[in-house]
Amino acid sequence: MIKDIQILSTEILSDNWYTLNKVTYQFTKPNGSKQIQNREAYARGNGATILLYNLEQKSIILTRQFRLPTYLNGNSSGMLIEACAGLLDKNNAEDCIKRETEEETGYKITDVRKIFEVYMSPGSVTEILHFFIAVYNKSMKVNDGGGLAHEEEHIEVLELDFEKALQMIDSGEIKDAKTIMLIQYLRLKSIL
Ligand SMILES: Nc1nc2c(ncn2[C@@H]2O[C@H](COP(=O)(O)OP(=O)(O)O[C@H]3O[C@H](CO)[C@@H](O)[C@H](O)[C@@H]3O)[C@@H](O)[C@H]2O)c(=O)[nH]1
Ligand SMILES: [Mg+2]
Repeated sequence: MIKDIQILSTEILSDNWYTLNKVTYQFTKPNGSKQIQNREAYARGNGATILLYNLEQKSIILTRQFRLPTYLNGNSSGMLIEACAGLLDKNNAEDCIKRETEEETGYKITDVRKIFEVYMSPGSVTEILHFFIAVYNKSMKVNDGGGLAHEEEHIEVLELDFEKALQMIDSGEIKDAKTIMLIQYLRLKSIL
């Protein structure tokens, strides 16, 4: 195991929307000698994601939106089916995900359960993502969702049969890591 990590310098390569840093650091190798390395790390804050599920209907709520990076890498429509998710602001993750859920899906939820925190791309992105699940039902629907107009979000809300969603992982129609983890969590814990 390497130890004694010391950051020597941080160079900002881009800070247009989020920040891409080139970080130079020194550490001690297992044999006791020192080494200097540099790596790029994209800092875009932390995030939260949530899977809404309905026990009676055995259904879940997902979203579909255009994701440019996927369009640039093999997803010909660029449209991606995902669990609701958003970047954290200064509020805590729980408050953020409740607000994000209302904005993106139109459901106003009160009780959420945190299940884990995950580094989604540890070799290149600093972000840690907070994972939640919550029950939804029709009475919680307060608007159409779709995201914020002023942020130019165009988000479709999907209500899917849970078994169908599981099949969509096998068929490749669902290809987003956080979404697959959340769907599998519900099955693994026998929640749905
Ligand atoms: N102008 C501009 N807008 C941007 C840029 N990058 C992102 N945005 C906008 O910033 C908003 C961010 O929306 P959120 O709902 O808060 O975040 P998200 O993009 O859904 O991200 C969530 O999912 C990601 C993917 O799993 C997660 O990485 C992230 O933590 C979060 O949970 C969106 O309107 C998005 O278009 C950019 O480079 N330029
Ligand atoms: Mg979002």
